[in-house]
Amino acid sequence: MKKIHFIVNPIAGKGNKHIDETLLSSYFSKDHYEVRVKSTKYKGEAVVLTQESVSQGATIIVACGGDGTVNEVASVLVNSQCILGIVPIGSGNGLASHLKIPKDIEKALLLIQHEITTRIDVGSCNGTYFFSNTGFGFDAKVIRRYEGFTGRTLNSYLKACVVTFFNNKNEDSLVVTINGTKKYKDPFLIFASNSNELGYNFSLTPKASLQDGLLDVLIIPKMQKLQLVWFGVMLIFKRHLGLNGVVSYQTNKLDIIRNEGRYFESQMDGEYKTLEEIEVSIELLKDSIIVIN
Ligand SMILES: Nc1ncnc2c1ncn2[C@@H]1O[C@H](COP(=O)(O)OP(=O)(O)OP(=O)(O)O)[C@@H](O)[C@H]1O
Repeated sequence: MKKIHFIVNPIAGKGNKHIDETLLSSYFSKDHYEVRVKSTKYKGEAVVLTQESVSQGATIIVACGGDGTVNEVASVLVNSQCILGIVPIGSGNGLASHLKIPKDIEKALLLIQHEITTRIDVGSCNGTYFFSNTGFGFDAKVIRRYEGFTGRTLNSYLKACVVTFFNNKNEDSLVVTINGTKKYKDPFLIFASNSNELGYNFSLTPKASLQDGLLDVLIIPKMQKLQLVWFGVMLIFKRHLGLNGVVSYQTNKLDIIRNEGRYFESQMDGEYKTLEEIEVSIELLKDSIIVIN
């Protein structure tokens, strides 16, 4: 008997998707599967519920939500034999989109039923795992604002981008050194990505792959607002990497040292975090989690 547990975030996306035992019974029969559904009641609870499921002997744990829920569930499964499934019912669903997991719940469940697995790389930022991307600067400020809005929709995200862009004052000047050599004062964005999807079909790092053992790094130094608007336009046409001043490369390790400034504002898989450490070490852990796709 296979134990398959579903960790459902009831507020992911528009909060209107229902995944319960009745729906699941038509995909996972009682003869072959022991199915359990656990719903999260607060931010971070998916970690606790996944740890519990692992100790209960689940061999497949399915994250039902967006990138935040996937991050919480997957973080527990790194370097284990337990398989990660995803039912993308979030707003952006960047990782699921890169893995070509359908947004349609029934199609995603059929995929899990077929259980074709692959190993993917995992990012680590000072020991905290990320699966899609992490960023410092503008994207973190956007997420901070977005998390303050009520709806988790594309409209709220775009509104957060625009408002942050026009209010992007550096109250606390930040100077960073990257890999011990290159120094940036108030960089607009430092972005390290495992996946090529930011969510909503946007991509800052279109060449990124979940299986190449590499992080795709994008650095946008401090620029004039007009140059940044031009960057935004070029991003829509996927031509942003060639712009003057924009630095992009692939690596398996990135070190950022804070020379000035009180903390780093960061986002990891779309969740806002402040990092008070002076040094941030971002690494890529090759093939460290098994996922159904
Ligand atoms: N019951 C709950 N109440 C409030 N927050 C919750 C609850 N359950 C989970 N969360 C938190 O909701 C946040 C958003 O979840 P998630 O990222 O899965 O959805 P999303 O934001 O709609 O999707 P995406 O990140 O793909 O845009 C996560 O930080 C998660 O920890």
